[in-house]
Amino acid sequence: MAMNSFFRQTTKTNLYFSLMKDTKRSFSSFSTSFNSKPFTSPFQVRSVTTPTEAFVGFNEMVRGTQRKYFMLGGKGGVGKTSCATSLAVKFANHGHPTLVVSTDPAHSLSDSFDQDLTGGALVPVQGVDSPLYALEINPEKTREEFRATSQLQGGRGVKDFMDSMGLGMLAEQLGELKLGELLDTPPPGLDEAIAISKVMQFLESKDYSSFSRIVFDTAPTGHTLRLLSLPDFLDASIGEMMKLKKKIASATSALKSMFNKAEPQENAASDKLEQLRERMAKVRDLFRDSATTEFIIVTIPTVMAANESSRLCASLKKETVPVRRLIVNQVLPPSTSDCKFCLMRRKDQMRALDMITKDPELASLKIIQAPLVDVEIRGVAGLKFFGDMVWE
Ligand SMILES: Nc1ncnc2c1ncn2[C@@H]1O[C@H](COP(=O)(O)OP(=O)(O)OP(=O)(O)O)[C@@H](O)[C@H]1O
Repeated sequence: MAMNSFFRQTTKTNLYFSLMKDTKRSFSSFSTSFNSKPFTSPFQVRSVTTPTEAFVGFNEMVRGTQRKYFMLGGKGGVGKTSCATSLAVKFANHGHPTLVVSTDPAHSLSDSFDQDLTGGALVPVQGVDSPLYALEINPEKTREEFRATSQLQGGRGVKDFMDSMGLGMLAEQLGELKLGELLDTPPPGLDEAIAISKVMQFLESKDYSSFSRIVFDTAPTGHTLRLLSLPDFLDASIGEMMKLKKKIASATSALKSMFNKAEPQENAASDKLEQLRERMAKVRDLFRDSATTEFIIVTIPTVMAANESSRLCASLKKETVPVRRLIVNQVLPPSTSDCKFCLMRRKDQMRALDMITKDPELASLKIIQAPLVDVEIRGVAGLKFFGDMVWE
């Protein structure tokens, strides 16, 4: 069995196995009390019940073959990748052809799966029941390629590159701007633009049509918010460009018609610009479609992480991105030993958990606790084990 072989591979087999058994048992009883019964700690965690609670278990996430998107995000180092990769493994093991995408410039999919998934292309993950592919979008490398191409081939290379990223129309319309120079001091949101154009390719390319679950391991909070607001920003910019173009067109059309000149290229350009605008609108709508998409916030039980999660949640709600679940990761199970450090740490965590359940932004979310385990969560077997505890 995969789980047993995972344990056999660890050097601390018995210790780990018994700890995980204890962790699982105590965690699940803790989790049950957290979600349905009053909790008796001095830092009491209230039961959290929302109208949607019955519908937000893993059964609901896995149901149906319609494509669904799950974006996991939060503060740096809280366990976003471990949660994203364990969810992807669980989907694949439940029969969903799954794609896990990292838009974090500091990728850790390869480390998490313990397989080489680098290269910016779809790479199959070994050791799962259904097809699971990973894609690490590498904005740094892409930007380098962009710079090299623009230097080698002048403006044409830039245009070709932008075309390949689905942003060719911007290059064409902004032909007067020195894009090569812009890249030396990249404008805020360029990385996100690259990530979004890849997402647009998911939607349109045949290669991606069979994936029924797409899991995003996003960059820490600030990047994520820019990623979400960029389609609106580009939509507005393109709108402005279209307006400007129309003004210029109407000013020159009388003159052109006098000389009976056709303008097929300009019309084609306008069509393409409109196409890009439509694509952006599609991405924006997709991120906000509660039938297909969900943003899951990952946090840890500390005051600092809880505050950042609250701000992230408020921003997501403001952007009308569906958010229903909050994973509180690395929760220490109740200790039966007399380890003072463990007792103090757990007390501290319970305070933060209490704060989370009372937070006006976070209180309405389904709160899922994931235990702190005593080894790094790595490899498909480890992720499967972790996923079975988190995604219930
Ligand atoms: N519940 C847990 N118990 C034990 N270790 C954990 C747990 N969750 C995550 N870790 C470990 O913490 C480290 C960071 O986890 P992970 O890479 O998933 O976080 P992240 O939020 O994606 O980080 P970054 O923001 O740097 O991308 C990893 O070594 C991972 O194995």
